[in-house]
Amino acid sequence: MCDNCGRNSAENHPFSYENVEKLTKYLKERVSIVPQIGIICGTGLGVVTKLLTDSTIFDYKDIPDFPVSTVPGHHGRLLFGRIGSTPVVVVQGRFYFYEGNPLWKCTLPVRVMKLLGVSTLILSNAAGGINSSYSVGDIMLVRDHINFPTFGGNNPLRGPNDDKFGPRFGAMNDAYDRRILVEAKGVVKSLGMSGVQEGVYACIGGPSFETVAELRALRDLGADAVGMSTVHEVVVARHCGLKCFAFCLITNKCPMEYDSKEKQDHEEHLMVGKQREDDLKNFVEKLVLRLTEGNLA
Ligand SMILES: O=P(O)(O)O[C@@H]1C[C@H](O)[C@@H](CO)O1
Ligand code: HPA
Repeated sequence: MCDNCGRNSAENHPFSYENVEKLTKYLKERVSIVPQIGIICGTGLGVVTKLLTDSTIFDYKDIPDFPVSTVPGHHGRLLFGRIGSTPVVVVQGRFYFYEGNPLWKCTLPVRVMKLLGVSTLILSNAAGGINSSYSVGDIMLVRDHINFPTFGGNNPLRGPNDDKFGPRFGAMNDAYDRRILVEAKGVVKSLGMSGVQEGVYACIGGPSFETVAELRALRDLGADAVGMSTVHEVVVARHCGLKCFAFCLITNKCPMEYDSKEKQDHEEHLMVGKQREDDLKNFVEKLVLRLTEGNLA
């Protein structure tokens, strides 16, 4: 039984294929672009929207049955447009578990993107640097993740499975597309970008940041960066067959010592995003171009 709504089957469930299809139909009737690549903007990383030409913008509040964003710095918009000649859809405004949303709701935009025609998802987030060699402003290409909410049973696929989206049990050892990661490294090189890392992202539930003991535990378990999003979106995206690529902007160094001067602060995270805006914009633009040219999207 689904503990979100008490239903025993996927039928009529708020995340049923038919309900997501209905929501998608509303969008399809209002926009002619069929997006190939979906982009989810992390905190302070909305700069990608500036790349769009030929755009149509929907406020979440105007889309029937769509949740609304409550986190400062998140606009709550779905944007359709083109980057170069590639049709894309951009999610500007995430839904978080810590806002009180069930995980199926946090990940609803992923299923909407799937039914809109998207085949590849680019995800971004603001994250704290755990790896001692990372600096504020670094970009970490995600090789893999540790999904802590799922360790405790909080998986977005919990509840009745809708086979139309994907199978009950799914592999996650190939969560992040290797070929896209290689391509992304090529883009970094061609743009001469500095401060770029590759590592493991750990997701915690939030909204409180981590204690020193928690951070040390995360480090010892192999995490290079920590945040509060992305992994549930990747789980749902892989379930419905989307290829995934993710990157983090390291907005702060995590306080690994009790006398550490580092502090985690949402407003500061937004500011770091602003400082690295140009690089991030160029990186995403070039990556989208390469994925399209190389038939990788
Ligand atoms: O959407 P992301 O993962 O970028 O958001 C992070 C986690 C919290 O929502 C917020 C903390 O500043 O940024
Ligand atoms: N911890 C968790 N989430 C975050 C952090 C952090 O240090 N920085 C940005 N998002």
